[in-house]
Amino acid sequence: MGGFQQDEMTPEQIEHEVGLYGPFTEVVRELVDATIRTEVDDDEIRAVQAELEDIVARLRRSQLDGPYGVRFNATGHGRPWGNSVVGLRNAIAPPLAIERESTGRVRCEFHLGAAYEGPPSLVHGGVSALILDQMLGEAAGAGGRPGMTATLTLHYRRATPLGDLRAEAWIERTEGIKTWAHGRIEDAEGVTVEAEGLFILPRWARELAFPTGDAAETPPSYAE
Ligand SMILES: CCCCC/C=C\C/C=C\C/C=C\C/C=C\CCCC(=O)SCCNC(=O)CCNC(=O)[C@H](O)C(C)(C)COP(=O)(O)OP(=O)(O)OC[C@H]1O[C@@H](n2cnc3c(N)ncnc32)[C@H](O)[C@@H]1OP(=O)(O)O
Repeated sequence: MGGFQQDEMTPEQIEHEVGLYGPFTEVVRELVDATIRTEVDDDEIRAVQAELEDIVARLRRSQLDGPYGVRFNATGHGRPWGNSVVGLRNAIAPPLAIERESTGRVRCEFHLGAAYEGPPSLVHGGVSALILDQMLGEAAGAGGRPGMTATLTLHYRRATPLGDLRAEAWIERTEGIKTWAHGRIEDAEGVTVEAEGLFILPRWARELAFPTGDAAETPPSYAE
């Protein structure tokens, strides 16, 4: 599968790019929120639109042919910077800053603003699913049992308010190439959404990890 690319980025270069693209993308997130909530007059909207069209044209002068993918340097440091949940360079991503434990437990605190609304002042159910898919997948990866989502079941216990939230996920059990992970989103009052999912190491990754066709008792190492 394409999209996983190794490159020669040094830690210093990565730090430089984090310092450059992190604040840059944050302004675009602000733009999304401001676009939803602005009440300036019609002429101002048209003037800002014209400026934004110029800005888009400037950025398009030099760009990738396709999406960012996931890049790794020689030390195995992963950069999923286009990812829609955690991507440093993706203004659609909240983004989640996930703490990972090698036991396969992951957690994060995050804020969802106006861009993630479904019912009035509440988080869109698909956004909760997006976040939990990532969290459960991260748990599987952090525990050294990465996989693609094969099934994902959501239980929406209570409406999730926009605002400050937290999420956690963990590996429930594993069996060869299959990892079952569970997780939840909480607001200040407690759990709002629970999820369980099955993550399967896909055939192409199995062939790389187990070229001799041995049983998947030793999983590939996870690098982030
Ligand atoms: C990404 C993993 C690659 C590993 C790379 C290494 C390091 C990367 C690090 C870690 C990742 C870290 C963080 C990730 C964070 C977030 C995760 C986001 C995840 C996503 O957002 S991901 C997008 C949505 N996801 C898809 O787009 C999947 C599309 N789909 C497929 O890619 C295949 O469909 C797949 C892989 C699911 C199976 O493909 P396959 O070729 O391996 O299947 P195969 O036939 O060999 O079956 C083998 C055994 O799985 C059983 N089985 C198969 N499918 C099943 C199903 N759906 N339900 C229940 N059981 C199923 C069979 O019944 C058999 O079981 P048994 O052996 O017991 O009979």
